[in-house]
Amino acid sequence: MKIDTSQINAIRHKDGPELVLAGPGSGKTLVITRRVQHLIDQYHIPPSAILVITFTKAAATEMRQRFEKLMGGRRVPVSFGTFHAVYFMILKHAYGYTADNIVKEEQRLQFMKEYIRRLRLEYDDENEFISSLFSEISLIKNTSVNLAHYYSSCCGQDVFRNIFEAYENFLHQNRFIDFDDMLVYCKELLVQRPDILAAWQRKYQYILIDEFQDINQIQYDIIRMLAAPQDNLFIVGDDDQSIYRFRGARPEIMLNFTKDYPDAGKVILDTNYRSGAEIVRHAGNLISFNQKRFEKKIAPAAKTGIPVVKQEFQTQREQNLYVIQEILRLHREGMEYKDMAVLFRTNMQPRFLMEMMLDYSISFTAKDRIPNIYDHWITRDLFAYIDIARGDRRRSTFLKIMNRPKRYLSRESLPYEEVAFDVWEEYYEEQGWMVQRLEKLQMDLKVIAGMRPYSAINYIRKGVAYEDYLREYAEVRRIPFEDLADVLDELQENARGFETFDSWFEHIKQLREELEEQAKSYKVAEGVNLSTLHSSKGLEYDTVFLVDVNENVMPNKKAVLDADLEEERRMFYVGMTRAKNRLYLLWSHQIRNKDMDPSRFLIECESAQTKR
Ligand SMILES: Nc1ncnc2c1ncn2[C@@H]1O[C@H](COP(=O)(O)OP(=O)(O)OP(=O)(O)O)[C@@H](O)[C@H]1O
Repeated sequence: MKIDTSQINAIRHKDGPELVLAGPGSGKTLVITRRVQHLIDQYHIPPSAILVITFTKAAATEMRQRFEKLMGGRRVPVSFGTFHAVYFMILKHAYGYTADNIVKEEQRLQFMKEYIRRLRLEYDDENEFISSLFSEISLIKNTSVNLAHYYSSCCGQDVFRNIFEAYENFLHQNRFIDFDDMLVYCKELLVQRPDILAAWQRKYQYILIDEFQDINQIQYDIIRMLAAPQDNLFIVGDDDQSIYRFRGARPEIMLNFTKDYPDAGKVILDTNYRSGAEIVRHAGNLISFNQKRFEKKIAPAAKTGIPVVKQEFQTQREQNLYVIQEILRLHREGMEYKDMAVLFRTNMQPRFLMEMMLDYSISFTAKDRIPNIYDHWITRDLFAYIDIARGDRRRSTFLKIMNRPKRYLSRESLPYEEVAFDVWEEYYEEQGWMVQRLEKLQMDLKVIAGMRPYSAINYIRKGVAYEDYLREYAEVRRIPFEDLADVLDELQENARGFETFDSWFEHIKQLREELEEQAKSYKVAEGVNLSTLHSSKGLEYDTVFLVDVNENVMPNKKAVLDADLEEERRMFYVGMTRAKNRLYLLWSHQIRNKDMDPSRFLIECESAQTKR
């Protein structure tokens, strides 16, 4: 491998702040590991004075391994760690914390579950609610937002404040800290104790940081303190790959680095050694549409490359079938499944393709937790209707749906564990209109029993008016009705191919077993990678399929502000640049019966934006 001039310049940097702007596949890991080697071998810096920070544990391990290989297996005491690991170490020395002081995920979850149950709040999916609460709590701690002025998107302001304070109490009482506290406490400590700060400044005289574009304000504040007064701060990152804004990442920090450090040197690594020429060209065109970025032109190391495949389909099913055929073809030609990836914008999207891949016996690895649609509360409601239509008479099943839509039926009207319609009607014999409602329900159930799954769902939506219930539900909670309708659409689409309920339920059972098996099996790492754009960061594959490249999906419909749209574009850019040789950009005219437009990104990657 011939190290290029920019890489050499970065590797040879000695003192003072330095910004290395690195494009995708441009050898960031190579530069960091070689610079550490250079500091030790050429500039005679003691290895223990060098600190390398990465964003994930996996990245730290990989970095250390690559470095040790470079040093010929020689173990040298350079420190490699994540921000959290380093900051926790500082706290450990100051306060005598041990690993037991770090609150475990199960402990947090259990506390939160019990606490919100006590508050008797209304939510449908407890896990989802808790996960939104935790991400908002984390955002507040990381950005030092004033709780009094914070508006939660998952519950009312007072309720949120109450939960936040209760969670903090729970931590304090148990002498626990969570991941966000590590940062907050570390900053407080270093501000209040100049002696401790000075000791750490003496210890780590050279600091290198990878993936700097994803740093948040508090992480940066601490690093600045630690690096002072020499400011031997070597930061490597790609502002175009910053995709964690929702977690508090601030790419502006990287963009403003040379303002904070006017003496900082700057190197741009602008050769992409990973991807073919056509992929690099398309990705470069796309990202040129972002306004807030360092201007840089990334060139491919390869002179040629396979053309990017851009294809449209009538329906999402046709698109997925095409992906499956291509995967099978490439596999027949000798490519391993693990060298291919299908990338999605959200973790809901892979479900449909996953089911189809099971039918074609293609093994796959899902990188993210993919919620099972058959566990969704709306699905459970629909299945309750179907179960009753098929003879289920349990009171608990009736209770689920009897007022969805509203029928004003009371729980007292069902005193027995088993439900009989004639007994039920007797309860209401004085109220003729209620009897009529029960008769209508009974008739609906008969109709459903005689239908195929696809039509049955349609009938429950429209004929039974379950959709009216969802509309009202959405209105009360001020959430978009479309998000709920999406679940119905997806379910209905899944039911399409099945003649009978038995065959559909059998398929669902198999799917569940298969997914559990997949989760356990060691072989999963050998399957086609199904991943969100977020989780694909830092990885590379021979072949990448970007599917559902439609407006409202990529970019996501929730991206309204310019800043959101730029983040969506960066996500797409990260996805495209994971591909070494083959890149497919696919979209369909219809997704779950809804007419869809192609994504603007398809046009943008055709030619670069001419600068105004
Ligand atoms: N000078 C070079 N000549 C040939 N190959 C190189 C050179 N520099 C780096 N590479 C190779 O290019 C590939 C990409 O490098 P690396 O994984 O470090 O990229 P990266 O900058 O971390 O990418 P990303 O930000 O997209 O995740 C690696 O396989 C690496 O060995």
